[in-house]
Parts: sequence; structure tokens; C-alpha cells
Amino acid sequence: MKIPFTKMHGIGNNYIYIDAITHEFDASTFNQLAIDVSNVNTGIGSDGLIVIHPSDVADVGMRIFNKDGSEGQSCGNGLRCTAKYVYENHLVSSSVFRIETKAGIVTVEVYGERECIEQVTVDLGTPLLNRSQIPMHGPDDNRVIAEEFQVASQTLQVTALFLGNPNAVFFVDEIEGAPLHEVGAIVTEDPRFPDRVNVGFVEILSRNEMNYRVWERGSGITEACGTGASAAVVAAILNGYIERGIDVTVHLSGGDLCIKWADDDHVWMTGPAETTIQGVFHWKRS
Ligand SMILES: N[C@H](CCC[C@H](N)C(=O)O)C(=O)O
Repeated sequence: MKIPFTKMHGIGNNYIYIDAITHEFDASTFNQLAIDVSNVNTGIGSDGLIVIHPSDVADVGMRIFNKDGSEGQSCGNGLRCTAKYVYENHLVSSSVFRIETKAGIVTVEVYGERECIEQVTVDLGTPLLNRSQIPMHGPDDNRVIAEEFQVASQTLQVTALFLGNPNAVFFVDEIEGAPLHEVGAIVTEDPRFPDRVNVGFVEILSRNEMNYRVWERGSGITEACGTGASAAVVAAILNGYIERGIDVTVHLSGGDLCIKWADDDHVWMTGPAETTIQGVFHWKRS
């Protein structure tokens, strides 16, 4: 089966995008297609698959499938690239439009020439802070801020919330020493998170700057995670490390994002979106 695709990335968080507005695809194959396109040896190589699709409730829709075939609710880097694609391909007419995701409808604004969008701002909406909204098992339905969290033989402090996807955030002194494998790989599958969880590590640099690294639900370590970085800014504010309502520079492995948890409770993320390849994937369905 020949699958036309576009590979794009948001500061290194790269996905294979298929345009289900222009072409027809069998939605029942998306989970397996995500696994197959992500395989760098027998596929194309990516952090997963993103499907751009028609929407009855927004200008377009976006579905995100991780490298393991699981479906996420949203994708910050993916939203910026989806916005770039639909604007450059004249699937929307305005530079401000709405994208439907499984986590809700988001508003995006693209900046640059029609033929080449470089920066995109996404209004990710409001973070969900109560335990049941994350979701996370526990003794109450309060917020999860610097809560003791046993991982193997270590007692850590976790801050958890839902922003596009479930996120668990740990603050560390030095980002280079962040225990991505020892803690990230374990916590992402921890039964206290019934839908699994993206695991972020944060080093606070100043009142408006931080380092962030991530072990993503369903994809492992990636160069960047837009919803994760945005959730980490919210977590840093909840812990009093960073002020609310200001632009925060978040340094990820693949580059920087500018994120603000505004006074209207919406979280705004601005960053780049880039096209890498366009082609046709010759899919031998496994
Ligand atoms: N792994 C995530 C989906 C991708 C999110 C990430 N790549 C982003 O940029 O937000 C999840 O299943 O929750």
C-alpha cells in the first residue's frame, strides 16, 4: 500500500504526518501504521504518526499515535507542525484557526509566508489539576504538588497534572543527571497512572527559564515534548519556582520553547515547526 506522507519536526520531536483531508485512509490501521512508520530500519523513522483529518467542530482535526502504536490525546510539537501543514497547503484560509484533538479544541496562530510557516503559537487551554483529571490513583481528589512518590528504593517528590496528556514532573538540581531511564522508564508505566504518563525532569535556571527533559508515554526519550514542557511550566509555578503570567524559556534537547501560563488560566506555547521530507511510504502491513 502506498502512503503519501510528510515528515515534520518541532525542535526535533518528529512525526510522520498523513493528510486524511486530501487522501483516504483506513482509520483502523493507524495504530499499526504508527509502529511501522516509526521503525528506523524497516520504516521511515519517527517518534510516531500524526493524522490530519476533517473535523465537524473545528477547522481541522489532529490525532497523535506514539511509536508503540498507542494513541495520545494531544501533541504540542505536533500541533505546531499540523498548523504549518494545513496553512501552507491552503486547507485553511486564516492564519488563526482551530484544531480538534482528543484533549479538546485548541486555537493556533501561524507566523511567516504562506509558503513557509516558521513559528506557531498554540493555546493549549487550561491545565487540569485534580488527581482524578490526570488521572492518578491516590487517597483524595486534590492537586498533586510535590507529593512523596516511591520509585524503586527512592522517595521522590512528584507534581502531576493533565495538559493535553497526563504528565508527571520531577525537579532536579542538574538536568544532565536527570534519571530518565532509572525513573522515566519506570514511572511512565506506574499503575498509579492508569492511562500511563509522560515523565518530565526540570532544572530551574531562573524565575523565567528552565531545562526540561522527557521520557514520553509510548515513545520513550524524545528530543522534545510540547505538552510535557508546558505541563512542566505549570508545575514549576505551582511549586513557586517560577512566576505566573510571564514568558518562560524552556530549553529542551532539540531546542527552545516559549511558554506562558496566563492569568486567564490558558497555557500558551510558541515554537518552530519544520518540514523535513515529503514522500510515499511503501507499506507492507505486518
Ligand atoms: N507521548 C504523548 C503524545 C505526544 C506528545 C508530545 N510529543 C508533545 O509534543 O506534546 C502521550 O502519549 O501522551
